[in-house]
Amino acid sequence: MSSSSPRLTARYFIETPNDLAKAAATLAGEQSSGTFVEVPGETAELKQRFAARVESIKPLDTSPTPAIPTGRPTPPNAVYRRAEVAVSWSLENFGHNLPTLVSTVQGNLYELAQFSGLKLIDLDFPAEFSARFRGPQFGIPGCRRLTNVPAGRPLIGTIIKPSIGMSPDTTAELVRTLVEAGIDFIKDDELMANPPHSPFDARVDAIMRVINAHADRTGKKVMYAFNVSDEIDAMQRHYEKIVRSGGTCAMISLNSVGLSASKKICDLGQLAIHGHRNGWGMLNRHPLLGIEYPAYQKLWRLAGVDQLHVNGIANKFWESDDSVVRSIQSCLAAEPLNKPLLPVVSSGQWGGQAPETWRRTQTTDLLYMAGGGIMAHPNGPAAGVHALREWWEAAVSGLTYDQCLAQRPNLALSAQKFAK
Ligand SMILES: O=C(O)[C@H](O)COP(=O)(O)O
Ligand SMILES: [Mg+2]
Repeated sequence: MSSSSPRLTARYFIETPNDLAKAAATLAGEQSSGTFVEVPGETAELKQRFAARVESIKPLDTSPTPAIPTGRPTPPNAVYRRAEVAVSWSLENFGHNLPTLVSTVQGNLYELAQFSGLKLIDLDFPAEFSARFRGPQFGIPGCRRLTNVPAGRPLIGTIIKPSIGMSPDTTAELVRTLVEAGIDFIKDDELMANPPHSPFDARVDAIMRVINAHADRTGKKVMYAFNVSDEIDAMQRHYEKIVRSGGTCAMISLNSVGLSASKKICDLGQLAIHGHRNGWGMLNRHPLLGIEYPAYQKLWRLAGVDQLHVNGIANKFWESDDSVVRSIQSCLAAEPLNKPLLPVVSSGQWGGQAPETWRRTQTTDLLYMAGGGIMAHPNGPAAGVHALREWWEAAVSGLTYDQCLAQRPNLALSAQKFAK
């Protein structure tokens, strides 16, 4: 590589009490060859090759108060300036090292006192960088193939609820009800991994007995995402247990497990990987701190995750519908790697959100999941599965929410129970 090496570009939303150009230059310096003071080794030649470059600064609005604490007193009449800035780095700085790339674009810069707000909006990877990563091994076509779900409808899924507390046998009985009702996908909750009351291996044995028997009878193998999240050796053991038992999917709590350990599991390549983003609020909820989903999903796509959570329309959390729609579009976008992720729509879903989800995204390339929205259906979980399927059928036929209820009498019960 040389000074003409391809460059990675990151876009940030920043806020600073200082001059915008000066603040951006501090960010670029601190995250490449510079520090708080000039050091003798930072020669012109070294800088030319390794210094991060401020590519653009687009001034936005101002604020009289800082978005986040700066650790410095607020001067009288302070003005906090906001801007979108683009900064680029040569691939020479980090090679194909994903964690170090993250430390470069998402490391100490969040701690600089010069900023009263900083959010990573998006990343633009040069093809030379992405090409070193395999990315999703199964992706949307692979997940459809494994579950036998043709294009034209979403994969319908659920989360075992109660999340914790049930024995493997009780869980397997619930799985029996769900697979017999025609569900496509089931997963452990992120709170359920390998606790004493439901040891991982015993749970896999009990559940896969049901799923394999159903597959032998009907030809349909329901995808169960067993939560392998743990230390690396244990995750590998759990993974192998799923493979030996005929399972097709492993789930990882991405933010808890971390990028390299998650990639290690993705690299094994035999199971579809369900990426759960619990902890997302900590990374994104503040408008001027953290990371936006378009950048976040690219990192996990490079790591090799196949399915990634996006929240859901009219969800139980804080996130707006606009943000959910944008996340779905990010997963479905071609780049990087020309391998879209399967967006996992989950959080307070019960089917009634299907018409709006369809209207706003015009896609059925979704894993649409309801935990409470299936388990708590007034006629039981099997009826919950049927209702979800029917809501989606009606939504894709172009019916609005009200038309769905008027034309599909079966849907009334779920609306009575769950609509707010
Ligand atoms: O892990 C998840 O996706 C959540 O537990 C969703 O559960 P809910 O459908 O009951 O909101
Ligand atoms: Mg959960």
